[in-house]
Parts: sequence; C-alpha cells; structure tokens
Amino acid sequence: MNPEVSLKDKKMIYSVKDFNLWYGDTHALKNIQLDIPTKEVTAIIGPSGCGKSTFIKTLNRMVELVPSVKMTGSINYNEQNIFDPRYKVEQLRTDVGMVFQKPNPFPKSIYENIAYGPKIHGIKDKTILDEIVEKSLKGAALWDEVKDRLKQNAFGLSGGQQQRLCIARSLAVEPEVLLMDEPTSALDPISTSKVEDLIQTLKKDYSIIIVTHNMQQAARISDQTAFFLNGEVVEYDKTEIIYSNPNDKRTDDYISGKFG
Ligand SMILES: Nc1ncnc2c1ncn2[C@@H]1O[C@H](COP(=O)(O)OP(=O)(O)OP(=O)(O)O)[C@@H](O)[C@H]1O
Repeated sequence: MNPEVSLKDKKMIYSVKDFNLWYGDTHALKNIQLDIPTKEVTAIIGPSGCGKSTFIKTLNRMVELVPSVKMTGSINYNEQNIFDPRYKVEQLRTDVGMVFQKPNPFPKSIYENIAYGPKIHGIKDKTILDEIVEKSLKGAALWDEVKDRLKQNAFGLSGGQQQRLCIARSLAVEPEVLLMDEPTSALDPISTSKVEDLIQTLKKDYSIIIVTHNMQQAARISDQTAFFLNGEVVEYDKTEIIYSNPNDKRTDDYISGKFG
C-alpha cells in the first residue's frame, strides 16, 4: 500500500453508514461507519461476540437468513444501497464470494466443486468449464497439486487444500469481493501460510475482507484494520497505525493482549 494515500482518499467498494443490527433484542452492531477500499485487504478484529461475523455476513446480506434480524442505516456496494427494495440480492451474492472458518467443499469431485457455480449460471460447454476449473484452481494456488486427480472426491484433500478449493470455488463465478470468516483458524501453520500468501496475491484482483482472531495475521496481511468491541467500531485505520500507534486506549489494550 502506498503510505502517502490516506484511507479516506481511496476508491471504496463498500460504504457503511449509520448501520445498526439487532437479533431480537440483542443490539449486535451499533452505528457502524466504515468505508472499505477496493482491491485491498481489510481486516476485522476484536474479541469473541463483538459482531465481526455478523458484520461480514451483512455485506452479502446473508445475515437476513436469521429470522429475528432487524437493521437500520445503509450499506452501499459500488455506490448502490444493497437494502434498496429494487436491489438484486442474487447479483450481490454472485459479486461477493464467501469463505468460511471450516472448509466446506461439496461431497463431489474436485472438478465438480468448481464447475458447480458456473453450471448454475448456465454454462454448459465442457471446454469453457474446463478452462474455468483450471483458471480458478490456478488462481487459488491449487492447480499443480490437484491437476492429475480432478475426478477424485474433494474430501480426499487435506484441510488446507480443501480451504484453497473453497476459495477456487468462489473465484469460479468471477466475484469482485471475497469475504473470509476466520479462513485459517482450522488450518495448520503451513496451510495457514499458504492461504495468507494466496490472499496477498488475490488482492491484485479482488477486494478482500477478512475476520480474524489472529492479530499477527491481521498485521501481516491487511492494509487496514477495524477494531470491533461490543458491536461498535472503536478504531479503523491503516494497519500499521492500528498496530504501532493506535488512537484509542481500548485498541492498544486489545492489541497488547490485555483482554480478548
Ligand atoms: N443467529 C443469532 N441469533 C441471535 N444472536 C446472535 C446470532 N448470531 C450472533 N448473535 C449475537 O450477536 C453478537 C455478535 O455475534 P458475532 O457472531 O457476530 O460475534 P463475533 O465477533 O463474530 O464472535 P466470534 O469471534 O466468537 O465468532 C453476540 O452477542 C451473539 O451472541
């Protein structure tokens, strides 16, 4: 990241304004203001229960699957309010891919895991599907490891390979954004490091928003970091500032391990 460019001068993919969310009576997100830059890595950190997962599940409107949810405020994605009744949620879910904490491949072959999304979008031509599978697996740095066993079941892959397969599956429908909810917490250190390297490569083409419990990970891979506490954003700034010279004492206390 160019250190001369301040956060507010960047091109934004999301702009979150006055946003509140309740699960029944639980006020889980409180008056959130957050602008998320395009083609960078934005980390969401904070202690358990502070609203990190709720926040990223709001960005693709997945949170609405919980019946008791109520929301106020606005979230603009590419300058359109995703809560506008005319907004097409299906398009949002295509543009915004999601990778979860535990790798969740389909019980199908490696090939079919990747081809599934494009097929649903109407692509039937075998040559085109082959190309998408190869490109997506290369994009997720998995091609060389699996190119000779594409017909084998995805459950035969290691946990780290399964997680990269899930990233490849997201890439296959050509998203703009990747939401990642603790994508390495179930992985060993070597697989974690491969996924972290991959995230660094992917940010050339995608905007990445990652929830992580691992503060070293956020420091290593993100351009900006938002510190959440009790449903509020306490501080949001370039990662180097959050980690070296935070404004708020609560951020400092969390970063230095005094609570969490
Ligand atoms: N489906 C749900 N129904 C009711 N309350 C929920 C639901 N999901 C989350 N909450 C509540 O919303 C608040 C925020 O939870 P959330 O899962 O977003 O936090 P988190 O920061 O991601 O936590 P963790 O790091 O433990 O995953 C918590 O008080 C939680 O109990």
